[in-house]
Amino acid sequence: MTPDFLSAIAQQLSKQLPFVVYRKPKASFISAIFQADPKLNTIRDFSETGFVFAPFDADNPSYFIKTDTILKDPTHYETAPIAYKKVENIDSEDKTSYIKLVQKAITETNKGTFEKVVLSRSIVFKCAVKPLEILQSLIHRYENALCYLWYHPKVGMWMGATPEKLLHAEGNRLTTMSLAGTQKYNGENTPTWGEKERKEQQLVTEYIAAALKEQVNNLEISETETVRAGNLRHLRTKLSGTMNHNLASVIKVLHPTPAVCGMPLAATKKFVMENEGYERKFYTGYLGELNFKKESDLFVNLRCMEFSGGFATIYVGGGITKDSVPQNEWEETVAKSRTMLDVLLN
Ligand SMILES: C=C(O[C@H]1C=CC=C(C(=O)O)[C@@H]1O)C(=O)O
Repeated sequence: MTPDFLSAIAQQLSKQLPFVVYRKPKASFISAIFQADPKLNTIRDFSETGFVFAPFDADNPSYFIKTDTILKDPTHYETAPIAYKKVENIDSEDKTSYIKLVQKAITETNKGTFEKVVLSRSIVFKCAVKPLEILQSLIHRYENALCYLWYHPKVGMWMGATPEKLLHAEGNRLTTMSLAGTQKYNGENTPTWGEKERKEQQLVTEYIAAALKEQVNNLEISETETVRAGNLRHLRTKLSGTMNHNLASVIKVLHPTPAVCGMPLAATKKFVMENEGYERKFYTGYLGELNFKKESDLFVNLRCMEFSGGFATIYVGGGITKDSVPQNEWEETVAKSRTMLDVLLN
């Protein structure tokens, strides 16, 4: 980021005014959106223009930052990433309680309460690094992700590098994706996927296809492919079509999908909220550009963290089915936490 761009953001932050800085996947520029006043704007019907920030729980308000000033800065991939010290937080208490939670979910899947549920946990670290420095490292490291830093004085500060798109809408053309199934990236060109991962991703695809049935014409479903997200790989299927309803109606059926909540929705949302033992807030919500010249580009808020009072809270989760092995599910969340941890200084 150029010095002028950085100092404009630093100034906005010092005035405690809302802003977002982000780089879309593979984009050659970084955008910054500044709101001129400290107002907390709530989405009413998705006809608003701004950068939306929505929570996991769709019953809670979604916010947007008004586009009073938009700045663009070329992405300098040559920017040196910050030197980092690996942070170890393999807390055995976290592990015991997460494994218990996964076992409880497997029991429910065996009883038929639900087919798949996405469970998660949060990890808290002391963090003295400046958020803008971390963002530069994220941008440098995760070319395929939406990398962002979001701030509102009345809500807080969040950062992430997410590989998952909620939707792209241009005019009435809609594209979305089913992203699920995880394995560590080890440099092999042809990964092999287990039955559990294939099934859990297929379930997300089927759910989205059924949800969009009433919303779009000419639904097209792509072949399923493996995509890389930093140190991980996922299975991805793209879905597209022509919207015959408005954006609000499409978002309503697409958030949350079983990539972040479960199937069926009501039972799994209840299970998540009653059993995870913490509030997800904006993790597994969504964020992005809403109605920028008839175009909306929204992403699911994964591989993210929240900054508060010198601490960073990282949020990670994974899909649980009857074929889940608790120890593997724990390890998957550890692997997912590396996306953020690898850029965090001690
Ligand atoms: C819930 C998360 O990931 C989702 C997206 C891709 C793969 C996932 C999985 O394999 O479980 C999750 O559905 C997370 O990163 O916290």
